Amino acid sequence: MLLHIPGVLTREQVAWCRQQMDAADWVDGRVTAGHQSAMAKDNAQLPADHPVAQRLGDAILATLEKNPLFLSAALPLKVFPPLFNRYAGGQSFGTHVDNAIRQVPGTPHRVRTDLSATLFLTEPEDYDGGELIVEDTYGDHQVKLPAGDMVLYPSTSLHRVERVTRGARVASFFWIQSMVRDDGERTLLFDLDTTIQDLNREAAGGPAAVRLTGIYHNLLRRWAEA
Ligand SMILES: O=C(O)CCC(=O)C(=O)O
Ligand SMILES: [Fe+2]
Repeated sequence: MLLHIPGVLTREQVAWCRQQMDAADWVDGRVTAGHQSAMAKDNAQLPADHPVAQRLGDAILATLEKNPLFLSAALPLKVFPPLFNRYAGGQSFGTHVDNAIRQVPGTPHRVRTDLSATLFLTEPEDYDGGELIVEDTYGDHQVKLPAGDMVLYPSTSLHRVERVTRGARVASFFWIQSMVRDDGERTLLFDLDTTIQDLNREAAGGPAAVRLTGIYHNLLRRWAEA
């Protein structure tokens, strides 16, 4: 499932992030790329241990912990500390698939990448190109969102970022290990949760909503690792 999560950060939070990022020193993005993706990748990144990356990453994780749409769709078990990238002057990231396992720098912890996320930090009118293209069995999906909005997509997908031909595209990107590894099972749970919420709006606490909530939890119990 490819999902648009609006308003992860407010305008003020985006401005706060951009102020600090724009003043920081950036490095070649190939530092965190795997063997294949290093050949396709041409962008800049904040070093993972840069104080700005750590401060902003913590702020993003703190808002995501309270975002009901993210929690329902991702069912997160672990979130990789957010990284930050920038594409300008014709830079792009060719078609690749993200590494399946990522070690959190400076720790023994590993994250299995079930879901990939891009949180946009530049308004779309401020740059040309830079669309994130995610391929799935239905074709190519083109994603270019307002600053503060995020897209979540299965890490199994081939994806790329188109050349940025005007301005600069700044974003945060990271990965999630979900309690439910399988995208099909996770999507069913998300659809069921959304339907139960709709039902609760129409007939709160009715017996059918209670039974469906029971089914949701029994499926989660069957499929989740915690
Ligand atoms: O910049 C993006 O939206 C995606 C970056 C990406 O695909 C990656 O770093 O693996
Ligand atoms: Fe990627």
